[in-house]
Amino acid sequence: MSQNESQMTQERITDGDGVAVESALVGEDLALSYPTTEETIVECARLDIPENAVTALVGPNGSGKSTLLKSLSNHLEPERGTVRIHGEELDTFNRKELARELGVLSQENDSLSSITVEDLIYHGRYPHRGFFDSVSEEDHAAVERALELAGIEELRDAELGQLSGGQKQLAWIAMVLAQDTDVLLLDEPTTFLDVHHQFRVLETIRQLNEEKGVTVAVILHDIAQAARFADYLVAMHDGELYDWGPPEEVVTEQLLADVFGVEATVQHEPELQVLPRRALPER
Ligand SMILES: Nc1ncnc2c1ncn2[C@@H]1O[C@H](COP(=O)(O)OP(=O)(O)OP(=O)(O)O)[C@@H](O)[C@H]1O
Repeated sequence: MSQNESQMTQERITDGDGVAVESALVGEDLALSYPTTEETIVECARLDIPENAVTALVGPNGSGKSTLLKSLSNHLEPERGTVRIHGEELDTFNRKELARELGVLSQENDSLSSITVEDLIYHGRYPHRGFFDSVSEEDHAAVERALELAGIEELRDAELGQLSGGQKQLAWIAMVLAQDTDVLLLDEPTTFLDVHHQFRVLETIRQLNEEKGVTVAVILHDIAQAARFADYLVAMHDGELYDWGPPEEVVTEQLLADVFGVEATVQHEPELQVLPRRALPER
């Protein structure tokens, strides 16, 4: 296994260039499994999601990316180990407190169908409201901004059940954006989206990061896209963290062969590019 030589201490890590980076989220000594199965699916000694940066989780199907993200968002209680956000263990937060810290886009968000897009996005404001509070000016402004960022103003009155897969995805993304948190955990936000909307969502994520310092951990399927887009990559393989660090260090021809099973060329000039050529035989 090729582990990055990064030094990891309490809530701070040192990346490959020796630059100290604060971590917004830290997973330590994690073993993750689902209640329905005995098997440990992910084991990870240490995972850092650096503050004010965009980290992409990459890896083949079934490598454990979503499972790891679920543990970071408290949707899956670790069999062993801890997750901390800004130094505090996740299980010291109640649901509403955590929702003020963390916005989460999961893959399992298909249960609502008769709710309108606008009502769904207003739902994203619940962590900021008391039980008896009515909608505030701030709620209204956050919802309008989220509709605009996701580019779905014209869909505000549509019912979720009548939307295409991509339109639904944008509505859920808008809900998470309206939540207005400092940390976003996004499980495949570009799934179902055409290339225009993929770019738009990624540009919005980058804009939130640059303008508001939002910390993002995002699962992306396209390694070439992730390599260009993210500040850091977490590469998962068979339930383990294969490597972590800036894309220029993590993305190698060896990683593409070992982790993704493809023969590919990696170019560093004029910008990092991954050019896959063929699938390698199964090992
Ligand atoms: N709810 C669940 N109950 C039991 N096993 C699960 C559950 N969800 C996922 N798994 C198993 O955990 C393993 C890792 O799945 P996970 O969804 O974390 O992978 P992934 O890297 O996100 O994959 P993909 O890219 O296909 O979404 C798989 O073997 C999968 O079958």
